[in-house]
Amino acid sequence: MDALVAFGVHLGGLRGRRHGLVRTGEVDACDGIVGAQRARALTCRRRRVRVAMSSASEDDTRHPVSEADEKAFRDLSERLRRTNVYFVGMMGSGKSSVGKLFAQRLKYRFLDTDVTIERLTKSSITELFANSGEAAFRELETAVLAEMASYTDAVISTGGGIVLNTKNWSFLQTGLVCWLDVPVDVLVQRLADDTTRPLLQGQDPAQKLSEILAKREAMYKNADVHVPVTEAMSNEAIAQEACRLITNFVKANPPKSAALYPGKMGSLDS
Ligand SMILES: Nc1ncnc2c1ncn2[C@@H]1O[C@H](COP(=O)(O)OP(=O)(O)O)[C@@H](O)[C@H]1O
Ligand SMILES: O=C(O)C1=C[C@@H](OP(=O)(O)O)[C@@H](O)[C@H](O)C1
Repeated sequence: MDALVAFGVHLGGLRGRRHGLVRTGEVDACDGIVGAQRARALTCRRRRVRVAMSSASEDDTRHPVSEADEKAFRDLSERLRRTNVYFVGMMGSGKSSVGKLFAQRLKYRFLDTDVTIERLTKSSITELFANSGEAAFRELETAVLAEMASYTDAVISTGGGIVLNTKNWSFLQTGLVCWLDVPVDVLVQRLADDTTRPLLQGQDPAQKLSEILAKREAMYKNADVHVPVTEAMSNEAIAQEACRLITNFVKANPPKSAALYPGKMGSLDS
């Protein structure tokens, strides 16, 4: 069975309406039923996303941290006032590796859209692209991001293509968006033996990555914070630099306290 259908992405009234199954004359009679079914399906889908998100945030690796770093992250955490941090950038830019470390230092939970999608659908991104197509993957990516945006105190690593859909920005902009900007030649080195990024398979990776970046760069530039990454930088150094630049941004643009909106957290769990 199609992984996305199994997951229930197309459940409820959405597909029926799109394909005209609920016609105008029938709306009065059955809109309440369709609406209730759709609401139940969406609630069910949200629960499943949350379950996948909680397993995606497991990470037992502990990295040593200097006193100065600890202080810098504590300061940032206070300034962020529970606002989420989203990492965006090209495939291989280090969103997952750096994001995990950054979350640990900040004492935030770590969430990863790709990992959550894989857990939800019980299939790899490669299988999803092959069996359901990129459009279906993007639909699911948006649903997962929407759920993540309803959390606070989270560092969220996104898939490289998340910036493509304008709707995704309405979720990204609820937090602080940080672009890990890595030169294409470094991405090529990092992804030389990678088989998990379907958009790169069977292509000249350097050419493909350049084409993708040309299409997305303007979107990445919409990020609040731009972190230029060089080949020599370790993940620790990138996390430190991101912390410094995000702190500067937050000093100039203090966020409202997420704690003012307690309803944002855990509404489905309670
Ligand atoms: N600072 C770094 N230096 C060298 N290799 C890195 C660095 N950050 C990430 N990598 C490697 O690049 C690959 C992609 O990293 P990943 O964190 O999965 O990127 P993304 O989530 O942006 O796709 C992985 O093999 C990872 O080990
Ligand atoms: O750039 C993209 O369109 C994609 C990037 C991937 O995530 P990473 O950026 O983590 O590799 C993954 O979401 C999918 O293969 C599509």
